[in-house]
Amino acid sequence: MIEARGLARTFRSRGGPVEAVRGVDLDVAPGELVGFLGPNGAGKTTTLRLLTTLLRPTTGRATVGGCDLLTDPVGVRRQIGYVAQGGGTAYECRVREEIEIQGRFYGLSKADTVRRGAALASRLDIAGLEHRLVRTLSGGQRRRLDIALGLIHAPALVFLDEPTTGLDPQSRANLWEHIRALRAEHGLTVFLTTHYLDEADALCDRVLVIDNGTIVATGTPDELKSRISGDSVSVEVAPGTVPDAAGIAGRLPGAHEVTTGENTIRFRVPRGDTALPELLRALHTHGIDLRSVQVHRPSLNDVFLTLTGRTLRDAEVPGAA
Ligand SMILES: Nc1ncnc2c1ncn2[C@@H]1O[C@H](COP(=O)(O)OP(=O)(O)OP(=O)(O)O)[C@@H](O)[C@H]1O
Repeated sequence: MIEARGLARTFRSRGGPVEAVRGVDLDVAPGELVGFLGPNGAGKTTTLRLLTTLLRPTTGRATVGGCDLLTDPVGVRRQIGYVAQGGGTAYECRVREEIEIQGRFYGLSKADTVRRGAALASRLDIAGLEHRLVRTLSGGQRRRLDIALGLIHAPALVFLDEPTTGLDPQSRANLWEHIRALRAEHGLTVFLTTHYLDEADALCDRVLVIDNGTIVATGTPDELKSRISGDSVSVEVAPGTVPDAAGIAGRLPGAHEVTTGENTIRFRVPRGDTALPELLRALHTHGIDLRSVQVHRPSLNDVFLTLTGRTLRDAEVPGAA
């Protein structure tokens, strides 16, 4: 659905050129829900604006929905929906008017706009709000209206730029449900940017991590987490049994970094959830009394830290110590 090679964009500014995007390669398959994760200023919005034909790349090429970005930008626009950061609705407009304007903008007939608008409003839980002024909607309702507007022409692919920024946790979780349902029901391909780790983790099939205009990692959230360091397992056993238990832990497939304390053994394995049953069986067979066990799967923040030497939070505050 998206194939980009060497996509780059440099801006001229008073302080000199800014290389916002530096040679991005990416592939998105039809029906995928892909998250573009990175700190503020990483190049997420610029990449999105390149892929939606709102900006011309300085170098590189891409096809979106089979249409070339440079030679067939109109073809690209026909295939896509774009929901910008903060949306594009006018506060003093009524919801119905916004839907009508958007439908007209995409060349839909009035009847098609009404039919499609009603179906999307119902799907996105904003039915019955058609007569309301946009400014009277809650933050979550407004974001859902933004998404309905982005989908009015039934695109195969939708770009969502930070769809849940500014929403409270409950509204964010609710929006994730809607995005998942839209993908499940319509086979929609979704490409979204986020700097929320939990969002990428909970929502996306695959995550592309971008930093300083370059993609530094791609994979499913689980793949990224296990590729970096594996899960850490901490086991508490009866005093005196630590050496035997440490030996057993060290023989588990892929076990490494085994360390011991007075009653504890810590180690890493590629997958804690699959290593655990084998560990429990072996400890039982050797008559070792297990007191507690904890598995910690690294977060996407650990992944970002390993890849860049900074946490996402540090990266978001330029000059932070
Ligand atoms: N029109 C412009 N002129 C000059 N520099 C720009 C312009 N647009 C973006 N930049 C710079 O390019 C870099 C990437 O910006 P971009 O908006 O793509 O980042 P982002 O990852 O989307 O950040 P955020 O999460 O804050 O939206 C930043 O350093 C930004 O200041």
